[in-house]
Amino acid sequence: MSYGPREVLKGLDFEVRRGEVVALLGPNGAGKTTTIEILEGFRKPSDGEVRVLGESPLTADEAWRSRVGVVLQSWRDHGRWQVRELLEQFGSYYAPYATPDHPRPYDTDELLDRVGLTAQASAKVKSLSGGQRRRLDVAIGIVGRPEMLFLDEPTVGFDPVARRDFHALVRRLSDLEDTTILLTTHDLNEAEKLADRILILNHGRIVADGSAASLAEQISGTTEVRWTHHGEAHVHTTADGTDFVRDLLARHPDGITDLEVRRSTLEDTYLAMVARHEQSDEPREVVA
Ligand SMILES: Nc1ncnc2c1ncn2[C@@H]1O[C@H](COP(=O)(O)OP(=O)(O)OP(=O)(O)O)[C@@H](O)[C@H]1O
Repeated sequence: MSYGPREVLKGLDFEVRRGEVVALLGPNGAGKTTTIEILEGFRKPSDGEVRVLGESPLTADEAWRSRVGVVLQSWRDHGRWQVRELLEQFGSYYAPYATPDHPRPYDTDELLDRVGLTAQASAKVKSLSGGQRRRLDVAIGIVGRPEMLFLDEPTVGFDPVARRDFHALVRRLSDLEDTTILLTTHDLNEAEKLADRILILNHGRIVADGSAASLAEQISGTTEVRWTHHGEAHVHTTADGTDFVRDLLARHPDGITDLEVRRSTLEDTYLAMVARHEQSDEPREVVA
């Protein structure tokens, strides 16, 4: 994908399986939104092939669109509508595409409850707080009970309770409704909690692809062990924390204190990956 002469996505190639929750991570400007917009059919790629639910998003019809849910990074309109009214209006567009095994749209009361907007059902959209507005964006994204859901930074502005509720909602959509979900986020904890698989994008290339645990093992591959012995603090980084601790305890039978074993987090992995690929713009081996 190029914007004018500038190539912003370079040889991007990935597949997402049905029911998978995939988090697209990467620094500002890495190309996450561009990727999502191409998959949604809102942006025409300069080259290459894209299939979503078996069809090209650019030429797919409304029946295809009824199976896809979208939460954009931001939008600003519909301020005078009431929350319930707006959801019912959007929901009505999906009704013609309902089937006996896939009723659409979502029941409005159930949806309001799921996104935590029951108390705001009669409020005007313009009177909602930023976080409530974002919840409404999520509700609009899922009102048609999509099979494929795109979420671009869905939890920006969420308070901790809203965030926890949103995570439960995503798990529910994935586990109970088999919804395939592709989301972008800058919250690495969120990615670690939600995603079956993580794609890290940097300068328009995929630089890592795998579960949070497998990426942590393969990229940093380290466990940090801290302890105190005779009042002196020590720290050691090792590939195998269990073996190291076993030896450590055997070597110091008189006892060590303050033992702490910390495995690499997704944040360590992410920072290591991005730093590694920050040096050059050339393609490198993808860690998978
Ligand atoms: N409409 C546009 N015209 C020209 N360049 C654009 C356009 N949209 C995005 N870009 C450029 O493409 C690159 C990728 O942008 P994109 O918005 O996809 O990144 P992102 O990973 O989603 O970033 P963020 O985390 O900040 O949302 C950036 O360098 C950006 O400046």
